[in-house]
Amino acid sequence: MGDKEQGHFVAFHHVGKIYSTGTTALADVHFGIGEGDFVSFLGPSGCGKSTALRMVAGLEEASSGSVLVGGKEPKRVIRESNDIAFVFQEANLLPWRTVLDNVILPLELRGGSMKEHRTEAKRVLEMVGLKDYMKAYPRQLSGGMKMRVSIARALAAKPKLLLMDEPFAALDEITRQTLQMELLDIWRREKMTVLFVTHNVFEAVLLSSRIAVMSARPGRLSTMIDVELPYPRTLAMRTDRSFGEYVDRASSYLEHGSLRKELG
Ligand SMILES: Nc1ncnc2c1ncn2[C@@H]1O[C@H](COP(=O)(O)OP(=O)(O)OP(=O)(O)O)[C@@H](O)[C@H]1O
Repeated sequence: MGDKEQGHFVAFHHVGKIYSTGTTALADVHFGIGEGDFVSFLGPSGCGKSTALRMVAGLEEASSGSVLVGGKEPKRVIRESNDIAFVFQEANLLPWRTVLDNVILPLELRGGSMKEHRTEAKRVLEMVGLKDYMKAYPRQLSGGMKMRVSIARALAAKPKLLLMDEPFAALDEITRQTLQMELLDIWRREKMTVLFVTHNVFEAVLLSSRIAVMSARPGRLSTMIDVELPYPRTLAMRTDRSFGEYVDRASSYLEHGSLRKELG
């Protein structure tokens, strides 16, 4: 399909979204994302970041234009494959199931060999550092550990596209930093495409290969910033001059919808 041929794994084609309440959440959002990118949606509260992400997950329909994943409608991708996985701000674990059984659940619902599911669930739990907590119940875990389970559950299906809606927003700073680094490690190892919603400029620059900066009322794409800092990224990079320049650039678009003259 057209957008795939142009190298766009996820394509927003002049997307508009008006909710039934009359709220215009998105207006003419048009851009493409390559396979393997780590892209953040960065923008103020209410600019439509979650709406945009939910469209890629097939949870929301565009009012105009279209969103395609691999050239197909997201709903169809979800129906036909495990290629898209979603991690929300809340871990949403089932309290009566162990950590291992929470991770297995989506695989179980799709059928197939339980033995293979168990092996895969153990692999991803090990990857997120929860090898010793497989038999624990959610109530026995900290917020950061619950989020790790949620990420493991999403990874278990080996998705090509991982959608994350402010996954670290509710965590303390130290836990957030640890999980940010772990996520980058997993992204590089599993070679997925990640779409990540945040309103934190530092988080966006630290993690992303590209940042889609959005503006509010109605939600529009202000600019797309290519973050050409090398991977693997480290927390120490935050004091580098080039890191600061990307933060300034993204902040300028966030605050003014354009680049301040002195940054040009
Ligand atoms: N189901 C819905 N029905 C009606 N309006 C909605 C719905 N979901 C979101 N909106 C509205 O659409 C706009 C965009 O919301 P959205 O949640 O996508 O923004 P956001 O950038 O993710 O915000 P935040 O960072 O605060 O989560 C807001 O004005 C919101 O009130």
